Amino acid sequence: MAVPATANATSVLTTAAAPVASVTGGGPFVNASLYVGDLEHNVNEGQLYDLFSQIAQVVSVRVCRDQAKRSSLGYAYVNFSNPQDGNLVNVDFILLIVCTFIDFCIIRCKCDGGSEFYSFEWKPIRIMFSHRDPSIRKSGYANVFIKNLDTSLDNKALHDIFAAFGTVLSCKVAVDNNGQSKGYGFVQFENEDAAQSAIKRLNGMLINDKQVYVGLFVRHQERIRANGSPKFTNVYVKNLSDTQLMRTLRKFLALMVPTSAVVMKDQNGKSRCFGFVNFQNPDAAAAAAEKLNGATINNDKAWYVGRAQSKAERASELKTKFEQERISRYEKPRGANLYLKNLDENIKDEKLKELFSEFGSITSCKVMLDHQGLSKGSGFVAFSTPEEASRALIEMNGKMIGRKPLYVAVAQRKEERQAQLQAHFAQIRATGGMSPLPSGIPGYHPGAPQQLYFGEGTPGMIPAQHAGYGFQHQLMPGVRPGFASNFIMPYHLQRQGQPGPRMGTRRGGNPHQMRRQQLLHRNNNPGYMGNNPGYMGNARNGIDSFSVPQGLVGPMMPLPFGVSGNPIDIQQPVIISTLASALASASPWTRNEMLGGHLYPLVERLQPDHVAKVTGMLLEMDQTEVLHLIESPDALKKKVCRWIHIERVLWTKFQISKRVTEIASEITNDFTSISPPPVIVGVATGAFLFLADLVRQIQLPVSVDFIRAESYGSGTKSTGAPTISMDLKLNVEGKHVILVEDIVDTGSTLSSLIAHLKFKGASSVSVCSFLDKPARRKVHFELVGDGKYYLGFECPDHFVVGYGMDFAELYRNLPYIGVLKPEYYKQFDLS
Ligand SMILES: O=P(O)(O)OC[C@H]1O[C@H](OP(=O)(O)OP(=O)(O)O)[C@H](O)[C@@H]1O
Ligand SMILES: Nc1nc2[nH]cnc2c(=O)[nH]1
Repeated sequence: MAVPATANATSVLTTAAAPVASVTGGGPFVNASLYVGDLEHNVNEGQLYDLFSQIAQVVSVRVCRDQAKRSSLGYAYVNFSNPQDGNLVNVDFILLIVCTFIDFCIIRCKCDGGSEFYSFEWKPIRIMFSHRDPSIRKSGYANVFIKNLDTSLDNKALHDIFAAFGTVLSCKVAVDNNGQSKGYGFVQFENEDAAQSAIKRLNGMLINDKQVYVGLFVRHQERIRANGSPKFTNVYVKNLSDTQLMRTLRKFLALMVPTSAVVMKDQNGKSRCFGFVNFQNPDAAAAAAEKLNGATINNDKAWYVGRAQSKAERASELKTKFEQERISRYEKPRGANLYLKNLDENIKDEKLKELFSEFGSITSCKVMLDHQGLSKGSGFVAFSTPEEASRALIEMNGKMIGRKPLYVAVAQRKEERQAQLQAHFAQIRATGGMSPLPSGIPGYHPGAPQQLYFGEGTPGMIPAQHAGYGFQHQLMPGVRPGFASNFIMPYHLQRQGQPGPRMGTRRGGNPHQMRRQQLLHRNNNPGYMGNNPGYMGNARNGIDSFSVPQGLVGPMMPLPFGVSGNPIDIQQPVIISTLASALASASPWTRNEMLGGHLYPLVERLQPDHVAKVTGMLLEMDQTEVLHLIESPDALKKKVCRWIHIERVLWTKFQISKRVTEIASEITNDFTSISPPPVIVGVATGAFLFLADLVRQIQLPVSVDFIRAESYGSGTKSTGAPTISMDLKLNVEGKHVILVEDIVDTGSTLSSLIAHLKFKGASSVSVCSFLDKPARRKVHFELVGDGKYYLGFECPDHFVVGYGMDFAELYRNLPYIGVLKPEYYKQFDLS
């Protein structure tokens, strides 16, 4: 059966309707998170926010980054407003749209040289619903591989074809650096049945006259395993002692007749103890590996003899092996693996085993070491059952081992932990309050005091404290005994007896909080920037909470108490260098919390209605930028105001940039053989950004000038016939003019300007406007001579700002184009 690319999609769809509804898995869809992969490494949170905000309200975006270098790992999570908050009634539907459309949209910003020169190219990204368990994404579950694809088929076409068999979680045609299809692709379904049915129906079919192979995706390693070891002729030999030079090597390999053999040496000619032996035929190479691998000579270290691999191959194999080991560490029976921290450096594997063996049968036990073989102070102990692990956790958590109190938690995979915490945090941001930690987080006990805030982020959740065996807080800097803090809510939200939002508890607090209050009043030891209302800026004490960041303080923060234990001048601004160094010693999660704690009350002063959302957005910025905002009220004010005035973004800077590139190339093509080259006339002020972006991409020797015509003043309504308040510097007589505008609205500005240029003798007048709002056209304009009309986008009937366009001279510098909230221009409305 031939399956032509577009027609086939429809015919397949009719035979097996795409189960759109199944996206929700049959029930209400509560996971409002997307996984976004295959991102270029310079794509950042802001760009993703811009992109996804076009679809629905984004609560947070997190680009996953390398912990040390902070470079992007090429994937991110985008959290949308939860349907339960009432903002989005039908999030699953919206996400379906995102998955279907944005999957085929493209983000790649490529640096072409100097950092200021960016051009934007387009490349597909991978989008799917975020799975709690990221291994689903990686495991190849319900993942179909398609080979011999016609190279004209793109992601969308592939999606259309395969969506007929079930919900497609992700779909991708492999492309080379130039965006050309490599002729194969992958489709990951929601379930195996869909994958099997696609394979059954499509394998061997013709798509665009090419017979495709469609089969279950098999990982590279498994393929190798299934096909047996690959043939090889080059053998790698390791563990050659200094004395075993060429001669010995040749002697041992003589039987197999190598064509060449080499022992690698350093600059001084000293053996590096490994070498390569090449054979003419693969059988001899295999025989050499089989015979000599593990051989020992003169009681030296056993030789390793095996297939020589390229560096990349080896690296990839090691990576896979490491990843598998890592996964298997966590795939011990759920809850049976414990994570340990704050381990005394002198404790080694054996000692650890001894310490924990009384609680059950230990299946593995490891102290993590650095590259010098020294303890990193952390480790894992796995038991054969979760019950044993739980016993050990209760007994050992907080116990003094050597010189330090031990920290014990149920181990969690990093991705799982991050995804859960992130979703939780996003929820808090979205609702502006506290939400319970998701159930299922190991060690979390609803209702029990949580103390996440005080530990550094760990691969496990900190368990609730067992009475009598609690973590020995008095031993930890900055931690008070006897209570645990709410880990996430900026402190002032937990304060008592004052106006403003309060989360989670009634006035007076729950018994736990009251007890905490009492403890705080009694104890004024230095070391805890506690929740003593007397010291916090609030409505009652008249202290300006804006100048006194009141967020929670991280584990190592020096606290605003004098040596006597009395509070020091609390008007003192936050000491950024101190905060910065506390951040440096914190985990990413704690870091976010610390910054959030400081930022939240500051943002609240500026934007009480959207405090959670705005704080969340700010927290996605680079840490240094966030620190700058905490330190500088002016900068924060500017930043916050920039965001809150915009109702929604219509075109992101990527979309703008892409369109500008397209228009510039149209103009280049149209004017290449026209003489003299055109004069590009920007209509000041609005066109300044568009003009600057455009001319830099026009590949012709153009001249540039400006003209100004004013009709809007500081309002949103045209005041009628525009006046030319600044004329051209250049003489345009006999020249081809391209008038560059940011927006055509009623058309009166353009029609006046065209008439003016015609009067000045331009031989042609073209118009290049980034936006056109046809719904508001009042005055018709005509181009001059062979003039052409170039347009970026048609604009809906809203007053828009950004990318050069202003309201009362503000917002021109927004990199995107958005709709200004009416309340920000209402009072100026001249109508
Ligand atoms: O089609 P119209 O109804 O005439 O409106 C379009 C004009 O309005 C804006 O300019 P504005 O007068 O606001 O000045 P600006 O360029 O300084 O922003 C815009 O830059 C256009 O020039
Ligand atoms: N900033 C701005 N200027 C305009 N001039 C005409 N229409 C508009 C608009 O929508 N926004």
